Amino acid sequence: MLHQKQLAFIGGGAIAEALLKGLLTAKLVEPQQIMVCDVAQSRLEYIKRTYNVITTVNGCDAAGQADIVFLTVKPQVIDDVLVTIAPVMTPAKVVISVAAGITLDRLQAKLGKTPIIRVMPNTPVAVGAGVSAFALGQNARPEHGELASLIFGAVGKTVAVDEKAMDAVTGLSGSGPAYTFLFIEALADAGVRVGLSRQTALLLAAQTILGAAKMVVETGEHPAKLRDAVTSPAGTTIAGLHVLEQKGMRGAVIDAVVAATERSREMGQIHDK
Ligand SMILES: NC(=O)C1=CN([C@@H]2O[C@H](COP(=O)(O)OP(=O)(O)OC[C@H]3O[C@@H](n4cnc5c(N)ncnc54)[C@H](O)[C@@H]3O)[C@@H](O)[C@H]2O)C=CC1
Ligand SMILES: O=C(O)[C@@H]1CCC=N1
Repeated sequence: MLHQKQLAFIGGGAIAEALLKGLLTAKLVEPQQIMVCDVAQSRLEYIKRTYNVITTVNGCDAAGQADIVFLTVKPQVIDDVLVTIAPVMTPAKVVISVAAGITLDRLQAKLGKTPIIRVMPNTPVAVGAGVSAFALGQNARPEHGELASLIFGAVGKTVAVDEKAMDAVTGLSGSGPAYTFLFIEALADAGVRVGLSRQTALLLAAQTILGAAKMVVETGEHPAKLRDAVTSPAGTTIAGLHVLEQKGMRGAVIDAVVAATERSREMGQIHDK
């Protein structure tokens, strides 16, 4: 389906790199099918050197040559980018926006009849373990849903959602890798505190998170049941869990996701024109 299609990333930052790395590793596309546009020349040099893709500073050229245009700039500059690419957009192309908080209506207003897919991926797409939620715009057809499943399914799991769920998705899985990296870092620090080497502590921490997540995904069991199986009566685990509950870990995580969700909503509103 992507054979001979040209992909353009408008914005060559963190999420664009994660996506193109994942797509190249999955061999869904060849480097010559990808064009990355960025305003920062040094960033383009790095991307070209690392992935051998085509690069340009001209967003209009990139969008004009592409079949699939990824909007991978910050929400704060999305309106400028839409103005730049609008003249070269046609209904035969498709726009995939990953910008947090930016609604399909807002994108559609600038892009006319071009089909649009709004997606919220996360950075583990770089290693084929992402999760991406998507919603289709009013001009998108079922094949655009299939396209989203193909592209983002090549680099992780996908789920179709109502657009109104997108801010919540952003707060949970979009931002979620950062919370998890923080937890891994904290676990590793804890390991060092109780006498492990940094290297051993980090390996134990990361693999423990990976293994626990894999158990949830592969068994389909409720995490509480899996937790109970670790927690021996009067043992070590309940001693540790007791402290985490006392310190309000569950409440802190819920508050974090609520704050990120609200920030996503806010970013969508602040810049509405
Ligand atoms: N980083 C992440 O984990 C995720 C980010 N997103 C969304 O992806 C978008 C980009 O985020 P990041 O990659 O984290 O930001 P970033 O700051 O790493 O990348 C943005 C890039 O856009 C470039 N840029 C700025 N103005 C431009 C213009 N007019 N034309 C072309 N390039 C331009 C910047 O030089 C920069 O390299 C945001 O809208 C964010 O909400 C979505 C899901 C996850
Ligand atoms: O921090 C952000 O705004 C972006 C959106 C989701 C992950 N990173």
